[in-house]
Amino acid sequence: MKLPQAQVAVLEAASADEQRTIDRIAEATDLKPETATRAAFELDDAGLLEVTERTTSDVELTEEAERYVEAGLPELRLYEAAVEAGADEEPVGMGQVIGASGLEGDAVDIALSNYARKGYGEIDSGEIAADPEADPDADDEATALDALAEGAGAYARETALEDLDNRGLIEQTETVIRSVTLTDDGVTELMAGIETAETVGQVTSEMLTSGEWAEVEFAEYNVEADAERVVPGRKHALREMAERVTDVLVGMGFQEMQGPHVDADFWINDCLFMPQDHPARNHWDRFALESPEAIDELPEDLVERVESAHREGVGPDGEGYHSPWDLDFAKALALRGHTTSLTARHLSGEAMGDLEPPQRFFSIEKAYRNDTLDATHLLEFFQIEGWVMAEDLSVRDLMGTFTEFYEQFGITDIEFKPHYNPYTEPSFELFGRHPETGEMIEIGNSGLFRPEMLEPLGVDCDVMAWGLALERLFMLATGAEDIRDVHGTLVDLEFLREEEVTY
Ligand SMILES: N[C@@H](Cc1ccccc1)C(=O)O
Repeated sequence: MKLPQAQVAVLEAASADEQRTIDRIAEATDLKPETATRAAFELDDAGLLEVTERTTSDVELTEEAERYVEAGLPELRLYEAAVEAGADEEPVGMGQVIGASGLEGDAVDIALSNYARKGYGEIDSGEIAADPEADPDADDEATALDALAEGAGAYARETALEDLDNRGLIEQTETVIRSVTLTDDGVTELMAGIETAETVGQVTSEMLTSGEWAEVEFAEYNVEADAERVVPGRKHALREMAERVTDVLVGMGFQEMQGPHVDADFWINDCLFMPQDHPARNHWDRFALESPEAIDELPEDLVERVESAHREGVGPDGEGYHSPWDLDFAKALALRGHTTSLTARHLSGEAMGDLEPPQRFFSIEKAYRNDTLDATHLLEFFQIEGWVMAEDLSVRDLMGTFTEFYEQFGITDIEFKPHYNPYTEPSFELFGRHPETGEMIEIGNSGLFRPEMLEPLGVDCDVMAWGLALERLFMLATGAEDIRDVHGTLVDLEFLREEEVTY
């Protein structure tokens, strides 16, 4: 039998009746550990060697812990000083005890918080008491620290290790240790004698020019061998989803809108015929701006028409809200709670001048809401805003557009539920079935804009519009169950590394 040099070396260094670690094999053969590992796995594949793996956890003391091993845990030093000062009989002034303990700086706070936590005594209004029953010699954490310092960590209590870990006094790491043993086949082949195959690992430019490449034997690649995992940077899965949605909407004839994240309430709400006393407009739900608090100018004519729609409605039988409408309120700045502010800016002509039907616009931008955080809500989300302006639009156009859109992502189980928005009539909420939980989850809101909104903006044809949540689409398309795994501070990195957006 002929084998590459590294494999021969590993085979010869292995034993049939004793497990030897790869590190030991590497040392004995003078091979790099990764070369020895690769050879070992190749031999394992060939049935000549068996590779076994076990995981060990290793505990190391941090620098802070090393100091405590020398000087004692701060809370124990505090206890000693307290007992010395007679605090086991009656409470003693804190300053006196701390002074006597020799503790300084951060160590004082550390001592105080752990003292109370571990029941060494009460600390109350500047006085410290020491529990006469407490036994610092039996302190679990101190015992575990000493054991670790002496290399006898195996004897440390699990709970004590947990406490030390929480205090940042130890670092626990896991390592995989691989060992090899010869198999019967390996022994047989070794006894029969194994030749070293002169193989070449890499083609060089010299080999190419000399023509030697045609003569040599190349080492085979084992593409299934265990290799170190490389985790390079990648585009965030949600960003990939947004780009995919952009492609789909552009393919459906939509143009992209742009506009400010911080905007006047006028564009976010008033232009949408949202009454100023609407619950969503109270100070609790808005992320108001402190500085600047408000915009200076708004288009005067438009303000007049919007105000009049709010007060009196539009048309001969118009009904307004009969509630106050205040210009200062309209000028106040806030983070937009939906991207329908961009729609309002575009429909009014403010963004791109007056638009003639037909028109189709969209945006995939952040919107901000003071929601309670849970599996489906964060304080911000990406809204897929869209609208179509045309002479004659109906609910069927709206539904058809959604069906076509969601189909592109393999989502066919969607439902429409009648809804209410001050700015659309009729209005529909959209639901889609979650592939993992089987539940119908809300994925968007939509409708046909009311004349009370369109007339002041100067639009005299139909406009249908919607706001869909990119995150919800992502959940339906990928099966993700908790949005906090995807963005925010608690993301599931493993999920983000592995998840592919492929449609
Ligand atoms: N602004 C709505 C979405 C929507 C946009 C346009 C028309 C109808 C509904 C929301 O945030 O829920």
